[in-house]
Amino acid sequence: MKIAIFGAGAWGTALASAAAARHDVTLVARDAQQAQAMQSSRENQRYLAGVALAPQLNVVAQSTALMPELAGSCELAVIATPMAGLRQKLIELQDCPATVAWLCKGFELPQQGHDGLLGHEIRAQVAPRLQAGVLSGPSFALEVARGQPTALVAASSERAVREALVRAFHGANVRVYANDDLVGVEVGGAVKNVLAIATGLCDGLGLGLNARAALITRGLAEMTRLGIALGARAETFMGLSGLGDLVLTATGDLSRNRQVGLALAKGQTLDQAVASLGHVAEGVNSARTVVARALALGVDMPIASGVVALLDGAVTPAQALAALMGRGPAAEA
Ligand SMILES: NC(=O)C1=CN([C@@H]2O[C@H](COP(=O)(O)OP(=O)(O)OC[C@H]3O[C@@H](n4cnc5c(N)ncnc54)[C@H](O)[C@@H]3O)[C@@H](O)[C@H]2O)C=CC1
Ligand SMILES: O=C(CO)COP(=O)(O)O
Repeated sequence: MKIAIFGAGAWGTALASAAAARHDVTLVARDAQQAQAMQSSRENQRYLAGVALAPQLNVVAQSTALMPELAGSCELAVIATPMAGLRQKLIELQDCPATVAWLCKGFELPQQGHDGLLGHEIRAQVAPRLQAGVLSGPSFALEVARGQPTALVAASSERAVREALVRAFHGANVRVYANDDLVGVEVGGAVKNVLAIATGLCDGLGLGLNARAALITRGLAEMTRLGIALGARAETFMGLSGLGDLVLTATGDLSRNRQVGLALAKGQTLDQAVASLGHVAEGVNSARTVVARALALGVDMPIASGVVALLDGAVTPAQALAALMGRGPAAEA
């Protein structure tokens, strides 16, 4: 299968390298110098240091001349940029005959006139003719690049898209499950990042394991409520892209979103916390939209709202905690 992957960050690189043993894979880097360095050193020193790239993987620099040729000749085009780059890539690929999938997890920053959108909503706006979907689930790039066992979810309303993603990435170390609930899979991937910031903060403040378990479980309830209001199925949130990715990201120290929470607990500013990562932390960009969209739908999300107040500098970590714990008793729903 001929696959083009656009975006040579940690996740695009890991997935491209994992698939290159079985498929003809081209990884397209935005930065020409980075592409050249990766092609010669066989490593992505900037985003995935210490892991050797599969010898078969071809790394090229993005160019306007290359785009139509690649998009026209591959069977599967994968967008591996952060959410901030998804709209532009979908516009560039809008007439692509291949199946298109994105890997990003989050809501786009609000655009003029509307709150931020999920990937499938952006696709409906700018590339409605594409056969498209998302690949999500609990998957730290480093572990996938090292060949450690991982399970993913290929989500699309179109069966052909789900099947193409399974064919492309299901292999010895990666299992890919299919799911037709694209909305649910995308909501899970976006909201778990916001909840991982909350859990990092909770652990950084030393609040204990009881508190962490409560945050994860009540966070899952928030995620599920928002998802159902947006048209998702409740059971999707008990799967890999919901509970699975929430547990991974909230508790795994490889998570950049969790690291933001840990850094805020140490007293770093948000700017310091984000700058020291060197990678994207989608929860920082998505949190306000998660809460704005929940509010518009009448969905209560106290944990996500606490994260927003904290990121906005409106409250200290101690005040955010006091606000959560100070609420009255409620039924578990
Ligand atoms: N790293 C991971 O373990 C996983 C990441 N993801 C998701 O995949 C997406 C990408 O994440 P990573 O590869 O980890 O990010 P990263 O921070 O490692 O790399 C980001 C890459 O995107 C490029 N980029 C940044 N802004 C861009 C823009 N506006 N337009 C085009 N390209 C841009 C950068 O040059 C870089 O190559 C995120 O949405 C993330 O949530 C999903 C699963 C696992
Ligand atoms: O999505 C991820 C794992 O599934 C990666 O999470 P972070 O972006 O928090 O590192």
